Amino acid sequence: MSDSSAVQQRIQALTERLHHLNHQYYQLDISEVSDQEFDQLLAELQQLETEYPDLALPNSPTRRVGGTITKQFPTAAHRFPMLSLGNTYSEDDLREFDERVQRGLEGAPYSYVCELKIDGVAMSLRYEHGELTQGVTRGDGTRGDVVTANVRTIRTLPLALRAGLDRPEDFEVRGEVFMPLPVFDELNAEREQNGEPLLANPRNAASGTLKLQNSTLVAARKLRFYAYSLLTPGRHFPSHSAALEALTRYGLPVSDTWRRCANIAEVLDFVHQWAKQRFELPVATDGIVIKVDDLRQQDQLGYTAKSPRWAIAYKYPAEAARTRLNEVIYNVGRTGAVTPVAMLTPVPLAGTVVKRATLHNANQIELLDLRLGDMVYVEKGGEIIPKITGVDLSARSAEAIPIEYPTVCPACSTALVRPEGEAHFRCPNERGCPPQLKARLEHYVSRKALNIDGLGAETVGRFFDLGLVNTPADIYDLPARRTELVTLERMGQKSIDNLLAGIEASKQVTFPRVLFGLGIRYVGETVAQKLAAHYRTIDALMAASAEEMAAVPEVGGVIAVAAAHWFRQPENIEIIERLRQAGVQLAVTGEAPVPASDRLAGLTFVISGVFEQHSRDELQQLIISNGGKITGSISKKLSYLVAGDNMGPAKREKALGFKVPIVSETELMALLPAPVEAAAEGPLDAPEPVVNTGSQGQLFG
Ligand SMILES: NC(=O)c1ccc[n+]([C@@H]2O[C@H](COP(=O)([O-])OP(=O)(O)OC[C@H]3O[C@@H](n4cnc5c(N)ncnc54)[C@H](O)[C@@H]3O)[C@@H](O)[C@H]2O)c1
Ligand SMILES: [Zn+2]
Repeated sequence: MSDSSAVQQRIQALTERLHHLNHQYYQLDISEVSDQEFDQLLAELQQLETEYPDLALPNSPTRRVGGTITKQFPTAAHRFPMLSLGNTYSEDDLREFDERVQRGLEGAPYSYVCELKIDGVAMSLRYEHGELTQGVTRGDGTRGDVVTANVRTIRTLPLALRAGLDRPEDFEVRGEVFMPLPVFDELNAEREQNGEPLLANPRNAASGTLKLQNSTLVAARKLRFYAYSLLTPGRHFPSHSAALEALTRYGLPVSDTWRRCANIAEVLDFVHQWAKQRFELPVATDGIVIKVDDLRQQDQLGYTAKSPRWAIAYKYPAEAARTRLNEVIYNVGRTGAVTPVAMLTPVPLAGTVVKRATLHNANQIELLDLRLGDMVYVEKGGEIIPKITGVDLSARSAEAIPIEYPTVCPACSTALVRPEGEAHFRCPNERGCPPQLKARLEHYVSRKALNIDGLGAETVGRFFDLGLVNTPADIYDLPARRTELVTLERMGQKSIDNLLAGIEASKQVTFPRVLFGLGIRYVGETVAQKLAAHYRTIDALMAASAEEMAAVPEVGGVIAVAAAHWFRQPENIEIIERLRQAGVQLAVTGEAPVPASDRLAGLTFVISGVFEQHSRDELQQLIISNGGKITGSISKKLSYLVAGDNMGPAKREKALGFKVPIVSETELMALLPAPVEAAAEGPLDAPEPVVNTGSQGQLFG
């Protein structure tokens, strides 16, 4: 490229594309392209800017970290900027990095520390006098989102540290917040069951989780943390390795996979060793981070605008394979969502044989312009479910058949619908579509719902195929049909006894699990618990309007509309009546919780914004336990608007318009009876804080 206006255009195009991808990635947790493709675009831009420094744009993505703050949390400035890392996919580049280090240190001896690069979200933690006081995301590198309440839910993270002779009084720990693979798999399985879109990879899942406003939900997601650096204003340690050892002594979780390497040859050995072994870890990794060990030498080498000169990330190329797309089949899920699945000629990839790949939804087929018979690239990078990332167009035959997305349900031929704003087509035939009915039965008997012994997904599926059961209510008619069951193949007396005992026992399963088991769209375990706790009986729940339900903590408008609609369908009302006849639990048993006081009886509250001392959930609980009510919208009947930081101006105006008093968190607390527990906890500055040993020094020990 010699013509400078062509170069200028390319720089412009790359800059815009990279800004867009950064926005998608950091703000929306969406990866439109693989990391490797992103890094190639960035490297191309870097190269052009080096050759034509005059043409570089002032806000180039090569010069600053890609993220920003989210505007949903209070923000805090970083004491030490949180930078990115230079990265490479080539071993030659690692040798060049080593040569640059050698030159920079002018012949002095040096060594490295190698660490696994865990694919999660960077986090800065502040410990003062041994206590965790703040957690801040990287944000734009200068300021980040304060997500302390969410970080505090990470169970292996000590809230108070072991006393240590050399422990600084005020220091910062940096590390990676991540979602372990088993947790990620479980979360996606649950989302699939609830008819929600799947999360692409554990990094996106961790990042999305940290952005949740409700830390109770964050706690349920079981995030983890590994520390990889310790920063103090003064120089506390001679080397990075000494700092890692100190972190371990203080009780912080440090992955014990790091090694000191005497030279670049040992670094390359480490890189090779983990190329395959990393797949055995219960955590997603995308490379190795190599750091000069001596901290004085780090200072000597310094920083570029975006990253340290004393460190580099080696990234493993995403494992990809090329194979043929033979067929696309369409699965119909419990909620009617139609998911295309690509059937491939089996091909080995990253330790397994891949035969199918997800196509997520219709958009993706269009985006890739897929044809049957195409040679496609399949990747299994951070993603657990393999996905098709591209088409080898040079290998496309003239006969390749364009994929026509079905317009009717592959199972029941009902015309598909695609609700606005949704990625999935849906079969609306809730009552008659066989795979939906079958999946609802499987859901009803599943472990987290009614957990019926002797009636697993397979058996209930078989019963469905035989016409023995159609809805959950039919399960309770099975005992009366014992003679019929005996005639079935593979159904001995013993397994029938077992089955009938399981059905009987399921009548003791608590109401929240029954509610979850009904398989109402969006009503997952947590929502079912909240609804059951709030309404206590199915009759009260069925009588509630969508608007009322939406005001229950954690039940948003979308969920409420779906649930209210479900309870209005005659066939569902009939199912519930039959379950009631059978003796299934349709109410919370035991006493209603005793309110802490009735101070707030007759008052209604709207809570909005971010709070300092309590999570929003805690405030809701406090109000409810003192007799108050939470509602969703501001009207002239509202008693108080409880306002935190970052509350939208529209809410404030509306409240002012209706003359609804606006109170702060502190003012709300003043309305409540004084807490009694503070005195019982003993002096606040107890000499030896509680030690949380976590599982430091071990991967998932
Ligand atoms: N696919 C896309 O659309 C897209 C878009 C934007 C960014 N990205 C990816 O994100 C990268 C940029 O992200 P980045 O700036 O966070 O850089 P990076 O992910 O390449 O490296 C820096 C990060 O590594 C993490 N890390 C993990 N283990 C570490 C350890 N032991 N020591 C130090 N850091 C460790 C930290 O979170 C740190 O912030 C790009 O190179 C690209 O791969 C992808
Ligand atoms: Zn159908």
